[in-house]
Amino acid sequence: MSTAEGAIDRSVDVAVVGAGMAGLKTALELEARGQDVCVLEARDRVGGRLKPGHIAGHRIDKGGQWVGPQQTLLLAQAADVGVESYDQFNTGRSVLHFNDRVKTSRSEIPKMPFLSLLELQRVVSRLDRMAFSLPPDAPWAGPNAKALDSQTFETWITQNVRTHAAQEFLRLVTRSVFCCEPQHVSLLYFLDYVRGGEGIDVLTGVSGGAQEAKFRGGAHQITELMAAKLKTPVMHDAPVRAVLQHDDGVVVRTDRGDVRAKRVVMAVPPALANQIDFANSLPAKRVHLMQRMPMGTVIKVHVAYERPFWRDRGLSGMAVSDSLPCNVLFDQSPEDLSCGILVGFFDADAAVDFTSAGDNARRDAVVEAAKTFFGPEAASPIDYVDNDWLAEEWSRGCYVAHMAPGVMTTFGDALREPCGRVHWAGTETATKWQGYMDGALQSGIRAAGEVADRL
Ligand SMILES: Cc1cc2nc3c(=O)[nH]c(=O)nc-3n(C[C@H](O)[C@H](O)[C@H](O)COP(=O)(O)OP(=O)(O)OC[C@H]3O[C@@H](n4cnc5c(N)ncnc54)[C@H](O)[C@@H]3O)c2cc1C
Repeated sequence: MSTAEGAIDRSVDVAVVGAGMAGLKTALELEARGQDVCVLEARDRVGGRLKPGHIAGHRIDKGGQWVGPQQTLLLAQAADVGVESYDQFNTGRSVLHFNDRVKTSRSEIPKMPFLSLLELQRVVSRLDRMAFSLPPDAPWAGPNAKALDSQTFETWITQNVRTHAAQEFLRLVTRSVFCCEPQHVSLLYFLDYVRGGEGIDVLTGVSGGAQEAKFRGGAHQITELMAAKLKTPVMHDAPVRAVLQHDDGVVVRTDRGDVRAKRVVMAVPPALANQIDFANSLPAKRVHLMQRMPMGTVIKVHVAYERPFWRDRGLSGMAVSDSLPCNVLFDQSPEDLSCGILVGFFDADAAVDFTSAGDNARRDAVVEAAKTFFGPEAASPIDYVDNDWLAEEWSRGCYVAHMAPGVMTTFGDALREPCGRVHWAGTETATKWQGYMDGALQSGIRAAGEVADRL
């Protein structure tokens, strides 16, 4: 029987909701401990925020793709299922489109006025120091937590950064790392994310940073191969609608039937968990936390050309803009260079503007950005593909949830706290590399251990 057909009527030790990297890791860890597990997935595929796609006959990742050398859980998981990583192409000059002018730079930090560059380096060191002083497991409990959580990152930028270029660069960092505007995110949440990602340079960097490498054949394969290792196949097309807790177990109600379990792990983003009926069994604090963790907004785009023509001009293909709606591009060309591919994003408010603009408007805006960065040769792509994560029913945005001021200090301690027989996983619950695949794996390992201790 296909795992996407037939009624579900099962009794297991643990039900896992969500077959993203976090849910699959939870299930594998529990199976390794001898538990009977059932993974319930709303989509007709595994992977969640990891998704396969094609452009010009080449496989691509429409969701998460990069891995940095610090992300040791992810590197180990990929090695375990036999998926190799290889370096992101990063040879040549990067492009900065700033104040309507295009400049190129040898370093990954874009060329900007000398005073701005000096200030940016000073401000980045200061933000890193503030981030690394936070308690990793409980940022809401640090000595300055309330003060840090009572302002947005935008407020901090305007009060602490003087030069226009440094201000704009920090806004760009927020958009490309959180997929939200700096006025949407609490300073404390921003700092905790920077701590989890080992500093701003690591988070935003290619060589030595979070974008250093990608996976041959795509990151989505890792989840497909993890799912294939499960003793019990994932139940697809089984959106969970309700979780009912009883004295001796839980009933997890899906569109295809019920699973009875001793415990359930919710490996879904908080905003998606908030759509599930818990029959009033969750503490009010948990419910209010889920109401206050919106997803970021992003549309990932790929555009293909006959050749990676930018390389001929000594350009790496990496480009950023302070004003174009598609504000970041990277070289995504296949290793055999049989064509040239650029990957990029509409993120934060630009993604909101373009979610209803239609495919053609998005394509035109991406080609316009590529022309601005790399010249007229970019006007004639051979293929274009995008993925609007705002419109995905079972993600409702990406890459990750964020918190506005006040949320972390008032509700943050409910993030990982089990609620009776209900446990929480998912990258948002990680204490390191939250928002990333590595964080999803960490959360799965933690949740499995937590459940195993209580069975
Ligand atoms: C465009 C984009 C680029 C990214 N880039 C990177 C990157 O380069 N590097 C990196 O490390 N990370 C990146 N990420 C983030 C990374 O993909 C995520 O952190 C990670 O995949 C999250 O895994 P997860 O298991 O926590 O959540 P998810 O992948 O969201 O898994 C949750 C699962 O639960 C399912 N679900 C939801 N509701 C229900 C329900 N009611 N019933 C049943 N199932 C349900 C969903 O369908 C989904 O499969 C990116 C993400 C996106 C979208």
